[in-house]
This record gives sequence, structure tokens and C-alpha cells, in this order.
Amino acid sequence: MSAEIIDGKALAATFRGQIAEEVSQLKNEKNIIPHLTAVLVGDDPASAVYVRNKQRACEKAGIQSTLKRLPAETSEAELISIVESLNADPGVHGILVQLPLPGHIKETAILDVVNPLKDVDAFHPENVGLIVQGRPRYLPCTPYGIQQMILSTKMETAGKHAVILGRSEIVGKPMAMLLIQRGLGADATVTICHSRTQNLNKIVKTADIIIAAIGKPEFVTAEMVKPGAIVIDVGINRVDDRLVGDVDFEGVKEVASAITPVPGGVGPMTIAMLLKNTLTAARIQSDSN
Ligand SMILES: NC(=O)C1=CN([C@@H]2O[C@H](COP(=O)(O)OP(=O)(O)OC[C@H]3O[C@@H](n4cnc5c(N)ncnc54)[C@H](OP(=O)(O)O)[C@@H]3O)[C@@H](O)[C@H]2O)C=CC1
Ligand SMILES: Nc1nc(=O)c2c([nH]1)NC[C@@H]1CN(c3ccc(C(=O)N[C@@H](CCC(=O)O)C(=O)O)cc3)C=[N+]21
Repeated sequence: MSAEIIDGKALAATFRGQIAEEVSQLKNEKNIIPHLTAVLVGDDPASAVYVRNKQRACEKAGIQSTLKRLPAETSEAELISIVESLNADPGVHGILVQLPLPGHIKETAILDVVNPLKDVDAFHPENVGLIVQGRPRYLPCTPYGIQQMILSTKMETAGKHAVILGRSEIVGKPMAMLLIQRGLGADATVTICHSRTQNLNKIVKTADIIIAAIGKPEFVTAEMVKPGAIVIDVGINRVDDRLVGDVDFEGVKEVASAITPVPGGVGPMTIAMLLKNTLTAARIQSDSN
């Protein structure tokens, strides 16, 4: 039996349609146009692709988007002062500092400075804390998108074993927080694996839900997957100019019950959730004025 392919591109288009409608309502009712500013330091080619995709999606949804491109040599102090000026600009509702930053800039030094109300990535410690306590202001875009994809399968998550590969602040760790929360699309029992995990294959084999976010091409193979599992592939790896995920798609789709492709899976949903957070940011800021 071949797995259901979860079409992230199509699901993202549905979300973006709904967001576009709400953006136009906000404009008509309050004369507010949500505005996202992305900051890109250096010219990492992969980041440039994401930034371009985000900008195009914003335009199509009626969200204003600005890209601040800064040279790789930008100092930490300069970047902090740029973020502070965006914080102070009432016309900017969402701020996204593209990661990774060049090695001489400490990421937390920058993320800590972003006004938490404008933090559409949900990386600021205040927003992370709110998520951990189960009262989120914003949900981090990639885990949020993944939760929506799992919900779209209508498969039960309550009481199921979810195994997450990767413990990054941007995917693995917040994903675990969302999956252990009480409620719809959650209530799972969660295990997080990382590069020091022993018996990783054995743990993964017990998973009802696998989330692969390690950045290793086709790491998860069919032998590691319990028949009927849901497999979410977050990985974006370039191999011989081809984009491949962290999952061996062709092999795993024969054992899983549902699987996300790369490209056309988690990536487009991440962007759709970024637009959703930007809309929420504009609403929150208009209410607090
Ligand atoms: N589609 C999307 O929207 C997004 C895609 N991505 C992609 O997802 C992937 C992961 O990115 P990100 O979350 O930033 O993670 P990082 O690259 O920051 O970290 C990788 C994680 O994987 C773990 N890891 C690495 N190798 C192994 C291994 N052999 N076995 C077990 N664990 C391992 C590391 O463990 P340790 O901590 O011990 O080093 C670490 O926790 C990348 O391909 C990235 O491009 C990322 C964000 C969004
Ligand atoms: N502050 C910050 N926030 C992020 O959310 C963030 C970040 N930094 N740094 C990098 C990662 C990665 N990421 C992706 C977003 C969209 C696609 C995406 O659109 N992918 C498409 C196509 C990609 C392509 O063609 O290259 C797809 O998978 O179908 C991928 C990856 C967000 N990230």
C-alpha cells in the first residue's frame, strides 16, 4: 500500500487564500496593511531562495513585504540598531531575521532585541516561554505548518508516540512543545532524538508520527518506519542540484500511511504560517494602539 501524499503546496494555497481575504477585511475595516520586514545578512544562496518565496507569497496575499539586505561584514551592534529601528517603526508589524547569521554575530543577541509583538518567527524568549506554558502568542512557522498538515490527515494524535529527529530551536524543540500540549492535533507522547541519541533506529521504529529535521539527505529509510506511521520531512538538502529531504521518500512511502514530499511539503506551509503570523501581528498591534 502506498501512503497518502500530504500536499503542502495545495494546503498552503488554501491557507493563503483565507489569509488574503482577512488581509483585505483588515484593510477595509481599519485601513491597516500588514507589513513584514525580513533582514538578510550576507548572501547565503539557500536563504536567498526562502526570502524570495516569502516575498512572493506576501505580495499575493496583499501583505506588504520589505527585504533589508545587509553585507556579511555587518557588525552585531549595527544589526541590533537596525532591529531597534524596525521595533520603533509603527508601520512594520512583523520582523524576521533570517537564520543562520554570520559566525561573528551571536544569534540570541539579535533575537532577544526583536519586539516580542513583532516576532512573527516566535524566537524571542518571551514568546518561547508563552508556548512552553501552553498560552502561545505566535506559533513558530515550521512546527505550526506541520501541525496543520497532520490535522489535514484527520489521523488521531492523542496518545500516539511522536518521534522528532533534531533538537533545534527553530524546528525540533518547539515541535515537541506543540505535540505535547493538550488539545486538537496534539496530546502526543513525544521523544526527541539528536546526534547523541543511542539506539536511534529502534526508537524511530516505535513511532506513530516521525518528524525528521536533521539536515541529512534521505536519512530515514523504510526499515526504520513502523507500517502505518505518519512521516513529516522537514529537511531541505541540495544533492547534485536536486532538492531532497531527510527521508527516503520512494522507500518510505511504501510503509507509511501518510508522508510529506520535498519540495512541496513543509516548506510552503512554513511560508503560509509566516503570513498568518504577520496578519495576527498587525491585528495585535492595531488593538494595542
Ligand atoms: N522546510 C522548512 O520550512 C524548514 C526546513 N529546515 C531544514 O530542516 C533541517 C534541519 O534544520 P534545523 O532544524 O535548523 O536543524 P539544525 O541544522 O540546527 O540541527 C540539526 C539537528 O539534527 C541533529 N542531528 C544531526 N545529525 C544527526 C544524526 N545523524 N542523528 C540524529 N540527529 C542528528 C543535530 O543534533 P545535535 O543537536 O546533537 O547536533 C541537531 O539537533 C535542515 O535540512 C533545514 O534546511 C529548517 C527550517 C525550516
Ligand atoms: N528566521 C528564520 N525563519 C525561518 O523560518 C527560516 C530561517 N530563518 N532560516 C532558514 C529556514 C528554512 N526555511 C524554509 C522556508 C521555506 C522553504 C520553502 O519554501 N521550500 C520550498 C521550495 C524551496 C526551494 O525550491 O529551494 C519547498 O520545500 O517546496 C524552505 C525552507 C525557513 N527558515
